[in-house]
Amino acid sequence: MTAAREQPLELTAISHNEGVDAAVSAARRVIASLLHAGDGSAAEMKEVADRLNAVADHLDEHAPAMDQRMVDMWSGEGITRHDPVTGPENTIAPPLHLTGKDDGSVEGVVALGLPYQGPPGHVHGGISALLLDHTLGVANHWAGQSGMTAELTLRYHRPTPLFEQLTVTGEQIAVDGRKIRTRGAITARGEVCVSADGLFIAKHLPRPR
Ligand SMILES: CCCCCCCCCC(=O)SCCNC(=O)CCNC(=O)[C@H](O)C(C)(C)COP(=O)(O)OP(=O)(O)OC[C@H]1O[C@@H](n2cnc3c(N)ncnc32)[C@H](O)[C@@H]1OP(=O)(O)O
Repeated sequence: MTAAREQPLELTAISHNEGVDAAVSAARRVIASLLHAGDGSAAEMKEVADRLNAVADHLDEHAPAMDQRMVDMWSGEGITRHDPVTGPENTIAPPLHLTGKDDGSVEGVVALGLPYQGPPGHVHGGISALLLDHTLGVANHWAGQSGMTAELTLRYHRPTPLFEQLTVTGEQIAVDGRKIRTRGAITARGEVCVSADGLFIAKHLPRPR
């Protein structure tokens, strides 16, 4: 499909490198560092666990109540601050940063490290599915008609490498009533590693209020 847009548009929240975003960046480092650490000594790891639990206790003590957090997180920029693929507030997000292109598609570039490993040196297939499900969803948003994933068909063409630049794309193909067809791919070094075809159904769950 084509869309009369002239400039690529940011479709995901930008990390502010301060406040919670900076804390999340630090937490991502902790996750990667723990994976690199090996067993270490029991004493060291006990101390690390105690310190991390103290941080979590501090955050929990000062956080608003969960129902208030649910309301707050769906206001303003909505999902883009906290989703598990692009969100700068979400430690498990790589994060992928997506922009809308003038041909109506969306695209982002990301390199994935050890926390996302499946086969040796390569990305876990479920992580690829996560990236593509979300990217197809954002492509629908960019195209103007979005919905919930009803079917996601993945083809794993070749192993997806860790530590290399991956390009993740999504494009809405067709809308037929409430049925939305969308496709996308993850490529590395110009070769398709994973391709996806999605069926989305136009439906939106109510936001907490
Ligand atoms: C900037 C923001 C970006 C946000 C990006 C976020 C992306 C993330 C996307 C997700 O991960 S969404 C979460 C994962 N998906 C779900 O949890 C969906 C769970 N399933 C449902 O809620 C419902 O089953 C669904 C909304 C998919 C459909 O239920 P409905 O009751 O609304 O639809 P209905 O049963 O009336 O069916 C409507 C049509 O769709 C068809 N259909 C429904 N589900 C289908 C299915 N699974 N496969 C094939 N066709 C399906 C159905 O046959 C029918 O076709 P016809 O109109 O021709 O009769």
